[in-house]
Amino acid sequence: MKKRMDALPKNAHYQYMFADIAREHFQSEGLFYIDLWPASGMMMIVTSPLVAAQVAQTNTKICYERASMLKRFFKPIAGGPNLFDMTEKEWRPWRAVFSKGFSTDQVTSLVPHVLRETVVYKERLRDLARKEEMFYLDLITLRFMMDVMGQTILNASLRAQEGYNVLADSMLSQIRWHQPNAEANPLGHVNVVRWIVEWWNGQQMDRYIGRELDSRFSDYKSGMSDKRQKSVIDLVLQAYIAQSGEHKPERLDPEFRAFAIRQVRLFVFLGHDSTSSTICYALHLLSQNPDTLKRIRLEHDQILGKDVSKAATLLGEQPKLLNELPYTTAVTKEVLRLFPPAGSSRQGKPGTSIQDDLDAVCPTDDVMMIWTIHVELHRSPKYWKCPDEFLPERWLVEPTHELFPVKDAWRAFEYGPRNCVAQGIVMTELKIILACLVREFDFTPAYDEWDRLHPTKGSKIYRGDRAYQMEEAAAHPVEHYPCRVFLREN
Ligand code: HEM
Repeated sequence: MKKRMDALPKNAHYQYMFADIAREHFQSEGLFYIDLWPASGMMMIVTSPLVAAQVAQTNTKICYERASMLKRFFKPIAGGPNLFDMTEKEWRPWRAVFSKGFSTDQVTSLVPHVLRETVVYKERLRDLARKEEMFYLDLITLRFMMDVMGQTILNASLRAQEGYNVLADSMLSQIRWHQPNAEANPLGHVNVVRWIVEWWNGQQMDRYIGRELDSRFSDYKSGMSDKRQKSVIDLVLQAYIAQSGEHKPERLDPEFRAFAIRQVRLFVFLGHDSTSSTICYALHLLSQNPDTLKRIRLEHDQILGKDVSKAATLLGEQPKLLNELPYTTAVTKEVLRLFPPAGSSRQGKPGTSIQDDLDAVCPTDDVMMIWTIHVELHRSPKYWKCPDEFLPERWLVEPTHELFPVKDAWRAFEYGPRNCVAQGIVMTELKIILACLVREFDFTPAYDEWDRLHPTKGSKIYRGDRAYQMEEAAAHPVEHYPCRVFLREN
């Protein structure tokens, strides 16, 4: 394993190691076992749509529960048990509660807010274009997404794009300090400085969210809060009040308060991290594919009019126009195919097996984590024509076309009961951001410049791209995507 890790470029995400093993040795089977003892235990690596569908959708003994070793990954982020790592019984009622925050109506109601934050983001990009500086796109985009998510989660703006915000900055710091492959390597926890930083950030986040919860709870008690609000913090409080029946609670039960804080912390993390990475990859892939860039710009001209400065206002007035951007949708799906920011994991169960692509029965009894590696599944030549090429057209062709995707091979948000609860809002946000950005700016990666400033030995390309993924909680473009931005003349 060490030899394989060493063969990867510096900082490359460790999932590539499993992807390479699958590609070289287990393409026909679509899964393999690997024993990571003594670091952790037996893993089952899945890279086939048929196997992934059993794991996440059809095998009801497996599909409801994530690997329990994920708790180690999420502890510093959420502070303890949360919607993501809950067992099936605990998870069911809370999934139903939080799903309301991501309904189609709720997503539509959030569009004006996403647009407002996008305007601030664009102003920041204009400023960087004027300064002609190299900058890290992922770092400013993470702050942008924090602000976008503020409304969805806390029903408030964090204003992280404008400066320091305790919650946003503590979470960002927590992620920077997050131990890579924390779920699989308990020994990495032996780092005293990390412990202290994680503890401090945790305290800061808990205090901030706790204050918000207390103040919203008093609003609910005094009847000042609108019970139709559907941000995560509103939903958790409404569920608490509803479950207490006739006797409305005078104060928040401390145990429930701690539970609610953990759910908000989880959503703050999930809400900003993967989407930021996807925005960076969208702008990167468009910068490398001029014909696609031309075509997406043409679609925006046709649907939103040629006056770029009016796009945000128009979308605010007519959010339904977002449904008339099929090419933009195809671009976002193709970005998520090539650079999925997350994977999917489940816990093996005694007496439960799944079948591989050669019909062999594969027991999951001793499997600590069944891990579907989207990055390999999405690029396997077994399922995709021209797997490493950025071809949004594949999402628009007829089923008889050679580019037409194989069923279930694209799983960026996963399928099944524990799929991504927020995929509707994510797709809407991505379309808004592309519609507001791509006609105004040109981006160019600045890895050459970065490499001159930070010389290191060894390979710097993975599967044809310098902007390969690194692990920083979700998968992000390595070095946070050093780049330059230019204002386009319209
Ligand atoms: C590009 C953006 C995103 C991608 C690609 C993505 C992908 C995923 C994936 C692959 C899973 C695991 C599904 C499984 O194991 O079956 C997941 C779960 C989840 N995601 Fe997302 N996600 C994104 C953004 C978000 C956002 C913005 C939020 C919240 C605001 C969110 C909230 C969640 C939650 C709560 C779960 C756990 C659902 C459950 O266990 O019931 N995600 N996501």
